[in-house]
Amino acid sequence: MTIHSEDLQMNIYQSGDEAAKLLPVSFDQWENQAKKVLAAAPFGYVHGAAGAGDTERGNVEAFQKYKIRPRVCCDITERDLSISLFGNKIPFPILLAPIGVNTILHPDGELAPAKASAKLGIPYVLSNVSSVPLEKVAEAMGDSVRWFQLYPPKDHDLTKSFIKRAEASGFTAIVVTVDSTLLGWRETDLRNAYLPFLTGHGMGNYFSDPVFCSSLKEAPDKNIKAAALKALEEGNNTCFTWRKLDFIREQTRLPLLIKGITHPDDAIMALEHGVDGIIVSNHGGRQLDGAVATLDSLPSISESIQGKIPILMDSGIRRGADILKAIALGATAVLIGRPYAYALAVAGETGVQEVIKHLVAETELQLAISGRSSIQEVDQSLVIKVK
Ligand SMILES: Cc1cc2nc3c(=O)[nH]c(=O)nc-3n(C[C@H](O)[C@H](O)[C@H](O)COP(=O)(O)O)c2cc1C
Ligand SMILES: CCCCCCC(=O)C(=O)O
Repeated sequence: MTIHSEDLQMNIYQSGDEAAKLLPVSFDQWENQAKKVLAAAPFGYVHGAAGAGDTERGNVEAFQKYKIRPRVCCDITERDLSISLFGNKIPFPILLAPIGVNTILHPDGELAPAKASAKLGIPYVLSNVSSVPLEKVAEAMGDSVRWFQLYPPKDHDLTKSFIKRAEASGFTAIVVTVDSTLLGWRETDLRNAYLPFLTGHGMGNYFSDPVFCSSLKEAPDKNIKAAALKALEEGNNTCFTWRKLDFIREQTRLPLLIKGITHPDDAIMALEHGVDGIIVSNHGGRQLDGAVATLDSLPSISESIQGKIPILMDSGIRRGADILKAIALGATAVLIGRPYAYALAVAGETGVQEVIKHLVAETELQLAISGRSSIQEVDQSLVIKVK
C-alpha cells in the first residue's frame, strides 16, 4: 500500500465538521477511546505493566534524551521509507509486534491485525498465544509476510509441532521470545484477578495442536481451565537456556529471531547460537520492573553486532519521531505494540490500518523535514543526546 502523507494530512484538515467523527489521530486518543469501549479488566491487561511501571514509563521517557538535529536545503520531494528484511522489500520500517489474546479486544481477534498488515504490506508477527489458530490467520493473509512468535514450550515435541505448523502455513520467520519464561508481577491484573487464558482466550494454537491435546486427560473444550493451565505450564519454561535455543535452531531453516534482548553480551551469545536477527525488547515493560529502556540498550547492542544481522526494536514507540530515533541508533525497523492493540479494540481491522497509516505519514514527514529523503540516510548523525 502506498501512503501519501500530505494527502492523508490534507484529507483530515478538510474534513471540517466531520473531524470529530473520524478515528483518533494520536496514541493518547486511541488509548482513551479503548478505555471507553473495553471493560476494565481487558483494558487493564493491555495497559498494565510490571511492578511500579518504571520500565514502561522509562521506555517512553528515553526518547526525550535524544533530539533530532535537522539539515535544511535538501531536496526532499521524493521520499522512500522502504527497507529490506530477509529478502523481502517492506514499504515502511514497521512490523506489528506479537500481541496475544486478541479476542479480549475484538471479536475478530488476530484476524483483524493480520488482514490489516496484509493490506499495508508490513509483516505481522503472530503471537504463540493467539486466540485464532495460526492456520486460520495464514488463510486470511494470502501471500503476505507473516512471522510466528514462539514461547518455547518445555516439551520438545510440542516445540517441533508449533514450528512445523508455522512452516506449513507459510510463516517465513520464527521469533523466539526469551523474556517471559515467567509472567511478570502485574498488579492491575492481580487486582482484577484477570488472566484471560484461563477462560480459553489466547489458546488457539494450543487447543488445536495434536501433540498438546494428546498430553491432556480430556479434550480442551471439556475442561478449558485445566487445558489452559497445562499450556501455561509449558510456557513457564524456566529452564530455557542457550542449549535449548540450539535445539530450536536445528528444527528450522527459516530465519530465526530472538526477542527480549537488552544486554550486548546476550546479543553476542544469540549471534554465536545462530540467530538471524535480534529484537531489542523488554516486552513493553510488562515483565521486569526497573529495567533499562530499549532505546538506551540499542547503541551498545548495535556496537556489539556490527551490522552482521538485523536489529529490530520495540517498547515505547508511539510516534514518527520515536521511529526515526530508533533507526538512528541502530534499528533496521521497529515493532508496534500497544498502539495497534488499542486501535483494534476501538475499530477492528480499520483501526489497526488507521493507526499504522498515521504513524507512517508522521514518520515520512519527520524524515523529510529533518532533511532526509530516504530511511537509508538515517544514521547516528540524525540525533544528539541531550541528557
Ligand atoms: C496485551 C499484550 C500482549 C502481548 N503478548 C505478547 C506475546 O504473546 N508475545 C510476545 O513476544 N510479546 C507480547 N507482547 C509484547 C509485545 O510484543 C511488544 O514487545 C510490546 O508491546 C512493545 O511495547 P509497547 O506496547 O510499549 O509498544 C504483548 C504486549 C501486550 C501489550
Ligand atoms: C507463558 C505465556 C504467557 C504469555 C503472556 C502474554 C504476553 O506476552 C503478555 O501478556 O505480555
